Amino acid sequence: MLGPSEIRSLAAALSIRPTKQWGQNFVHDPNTVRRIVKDAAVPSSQTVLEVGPGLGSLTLALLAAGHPVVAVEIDPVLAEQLPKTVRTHAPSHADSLAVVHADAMRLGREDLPRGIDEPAAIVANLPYNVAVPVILHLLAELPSVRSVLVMVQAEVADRLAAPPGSRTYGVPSAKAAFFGSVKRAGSVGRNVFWPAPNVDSGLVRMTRYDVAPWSIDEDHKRRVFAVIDAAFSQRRKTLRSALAGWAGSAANAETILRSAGIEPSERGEKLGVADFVRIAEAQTVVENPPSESG
Ligand SMILES: C[S@@+](CC[C@H](N)C(=O)[O-])C[C@H]1O[C@@H](n2cnc3c(N)ncnc32)[C@H](O)[C@@H]1O
Repeated sequence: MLGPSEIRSLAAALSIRPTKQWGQNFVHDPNTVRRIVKDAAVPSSQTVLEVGPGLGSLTLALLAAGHPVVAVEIDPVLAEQLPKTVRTHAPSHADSLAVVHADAMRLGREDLPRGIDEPAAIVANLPYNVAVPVILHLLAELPSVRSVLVMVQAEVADRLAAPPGSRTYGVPSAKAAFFGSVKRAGSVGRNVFWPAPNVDSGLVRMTRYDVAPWSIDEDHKRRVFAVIDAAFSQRRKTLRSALAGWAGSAANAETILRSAGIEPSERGEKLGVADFVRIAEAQTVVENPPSESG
């Protein structure tokens, strides 16, 4: 485990000055990393994808729990150092680590290392500025990932896990629910990090649907996400107005909403993801009616 003194001396040896651009706040509290691994509850032989391993505190805990780890790190200095840190602190686990130097926002299945099972879970202390797009991107790209346990900014954790109709419900909540269930899994104070950020953190657990209730292929996802973006672009407006630009006109929006069984005077913040899926599907039918001869 890497405690405060190990984190600082490793950073000093590498001349690392944590950058905000890459959300570099390193956890220096061994209890916090142990808790993240425990809460993730991934069976020990299953591969974990860690986004942004940084100096390696969570990586070492994941390896100690018996997981093969694929670690994706954007910072070239940190990506190069990680195998050395693991060889020093946990030599018996060195063969269970594969480091990919890449931007997680662009990671695809083809970038995963050969010779290691595809990841069954994502466990990460995410870079805060890109946490939501990274999760949504990886859930779409990596079908092998069945669960996610991530630490994110507390406010983002609230938004991701918010149910329809609640104050914090919005685009991230509806898009995350497209892939599965999302729950808050606890809070973490800012003092477990070096440097300490200005905000507290929250843990979020996502569990992919066993059987997805709708297609999650790229084209369907893009159409559903376009409805979600439009519905929340003018949060205070009725869906009839908010979806007017997306549908071409308010009249078209009304036709599509009625055909999806949704009241046009309703607001987007009241709808669940299943409603947004129905609207996207109704648009396809309204705009491409089945031919009468067919
Ligand atoms: C909040 S730190 C977490 C570091 C480490 N996991 C820990 O808990 O101490 C976020 C890490 O993500 C890396 N990172 C930032 N943006 C990234 C991206 N787009 N793809 C992959 N890694 C990224 C940063 O360089 C940093 O190491």
